[in-house]
Amino acid sequence: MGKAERVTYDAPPGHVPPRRNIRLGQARQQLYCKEARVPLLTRITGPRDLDRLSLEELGRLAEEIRTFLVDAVSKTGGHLGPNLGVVELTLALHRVFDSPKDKVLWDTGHQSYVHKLLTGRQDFSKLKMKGGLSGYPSQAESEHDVIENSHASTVLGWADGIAKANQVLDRDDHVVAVIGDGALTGGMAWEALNNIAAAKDRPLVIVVNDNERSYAPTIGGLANHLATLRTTDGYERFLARTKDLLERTPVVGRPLYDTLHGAKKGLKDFIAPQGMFEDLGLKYVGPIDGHDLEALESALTRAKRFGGPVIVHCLTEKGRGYQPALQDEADRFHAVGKIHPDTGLPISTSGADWTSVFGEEMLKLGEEREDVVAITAAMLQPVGLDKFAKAFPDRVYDVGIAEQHGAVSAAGLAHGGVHPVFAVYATFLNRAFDQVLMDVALHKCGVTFVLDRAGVTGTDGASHNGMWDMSILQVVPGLRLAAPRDADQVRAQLREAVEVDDAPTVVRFSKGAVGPAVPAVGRVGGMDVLRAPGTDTPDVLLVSVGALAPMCLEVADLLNKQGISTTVIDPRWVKPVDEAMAPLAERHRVVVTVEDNSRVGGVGSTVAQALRDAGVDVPLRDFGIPPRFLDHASRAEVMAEIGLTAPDIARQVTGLVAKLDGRYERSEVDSVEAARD
Ligand SMILES: Cc1ncc(C[n+]2csc(CCOP(=O)(O)OP(=O)(O)O)c2C)c(N)n1
Ligand SMILES: CC(=O)[C@@H](O)[C@H](O)COP(=O)(O)O
Ligand SMILES: [Mg+2]
Repeated sequence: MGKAERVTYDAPPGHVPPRRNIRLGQARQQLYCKEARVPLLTRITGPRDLDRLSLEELGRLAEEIRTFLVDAVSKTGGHLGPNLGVVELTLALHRVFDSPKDKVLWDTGHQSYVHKLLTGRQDFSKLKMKGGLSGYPSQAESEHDVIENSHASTVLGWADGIAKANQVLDRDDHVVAVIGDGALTGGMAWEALNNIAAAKDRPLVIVVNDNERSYAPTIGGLANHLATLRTTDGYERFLARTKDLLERTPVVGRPLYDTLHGAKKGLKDFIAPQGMFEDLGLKYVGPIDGHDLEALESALTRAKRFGGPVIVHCLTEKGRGYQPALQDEADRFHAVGKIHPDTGLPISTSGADWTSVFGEEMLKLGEEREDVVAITAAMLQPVGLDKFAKAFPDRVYDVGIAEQHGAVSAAGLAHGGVHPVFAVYATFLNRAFDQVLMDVALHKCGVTFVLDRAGVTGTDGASHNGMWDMSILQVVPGLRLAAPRDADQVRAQLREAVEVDDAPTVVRFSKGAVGPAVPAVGRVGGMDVLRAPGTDTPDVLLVSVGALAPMCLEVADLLNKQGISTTVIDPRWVKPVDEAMAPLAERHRVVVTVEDNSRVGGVGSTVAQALRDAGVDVPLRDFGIPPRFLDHASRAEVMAEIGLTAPDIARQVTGLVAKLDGRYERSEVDSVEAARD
């Protein structure tokens, strides 16, 4: 985007540009612009630039933004559908509220591209790429951004906390939290609502961005309630029509309108049952057409003035304005790769990916075993359960964005005599740790968790890397954890997992294309030998975890060239540590573990503990993800950044072996050691 042209106005004499054109419905004072006609969007360098736009210009700007989104995101990939659905909503929010003084908060944050465009960030050429814009809000990018975590259902908690801080510090700043209908199915949202509703005098605006979808149509009782609100002839529309009529009625009109406007809950319930929200003690405004700027600004302005917690229920359309998205029944282009902007068709199709290997094997399992059922947390297709769901619609449960409930419900299902397979992204299982520990494991329930997107995912930023599961799950008594190295092992280990009916089992694999088959050349205990050392006195035992097997074989080749003999094994089940590990380690001079998980508490430290417990004091070096949040970049760029590449590991192991031989330069080994944390 070119630099915004300086805009000059010859306004009518005495005209004062409004702080904010609150009532778009009023006759607007048309400003006279003399600048060359440049795209409106390039003239927006911050939210306050919106105040000077007429309703007609705002409409044009909305169109420009949609064109920009399709053009930019089709080149980079990203969350196209969600952002097309919040164009007018974001414009209205930034015209009514004064960010960054007022906090505009986004749940999950995948729908914040328009917010970024309006807050000085219009270079989307490197969206979600190293050095480019994050796909979510980022405090490092802008003072207008707050929540970065991209994990759903947390915005109301944040808003509750910030509103409390405003009250304690006597600030008159506003807090407005945007939460999707999907995110509203998360338990944390209701924990927050319970607290928010209790403070009648604490201003807080909640905008429900209701597009009736997570990826797929949103499920559950809440979705049904929102549908009731959507379909009832809105109280607001009733009042607007009545006001219009009564204002034209002489004498009694106005007083009657005022009575109606102050009508108690009874009238509202009669016209548009508010139910749940009002029963919670929350003022409810809506439903509002989320693409009608005037209606939005009117409702948001009233909500802003309310002086207590208020919900503005906005009806929006995911993928609005872009036919290919609107026609996408699966998820309205929730998250797309690179696509042809005209057709929406993918530019590149990847080969078989881990997810589809799991999905196909799950379908076969479903055919063979009637007791196998599936659970998803609002991500049926992304986790590969769509085929299973099509074949066995009564044996798949979409619990909404409710991973904790998913895990507890799985315990109940197992207790009830079936074997649930809960497929979920690794990072999203974090929030269900206690349920895995205290509901599934404590009660020895046979539940299988399939963790997709395990390890470094990269482009979705710090919170989406599946880098903690093999650490946090190590402490769960009885839990068995598998990290398949290729497609054959996904199939085999999934089958082994569902055979366990008295403990939780976990099968975790990476994002994207599945690597080449890595055959075993031998077996030690329950572990596969991937590379024999070629000598009886090998130097290095390299423990390769999961999808990193091809890279570990490359490390062995590089070490071999240094005259360092290496045994490469794949433990397959990394928890519990195989009993054959200690005796095998004892036959080597150094043990090296390599995992796509945090180094802290990961497989490496667990193997080290097993060796200590067995009295085997062979030195061990563990390679994994350092305990820090990783900025967004491609998986390969992140892996290189953290030294999880074959050359990096081989160089460090060579240094370690040289140290063992007493043939080392202190500086070289120190630099090696320092580089690891
Ligand atoms: C805890 C958690 N689980 C799952 C996801 C994956 N996810 C990202 S967006 C999304 C759907 C959100 O739906 P909604 O809140 O309605 O927002 P919309 O995309 O419709 O605007 C899901 C399930 C997530 N980000 N966080
Ligand atoms: C925002 C969110 O959590 C998901 O939409 C996520 O971005 C999808 O990730 P994948 O692209 O790996 O399916
Ligand atoms: Mg939604």
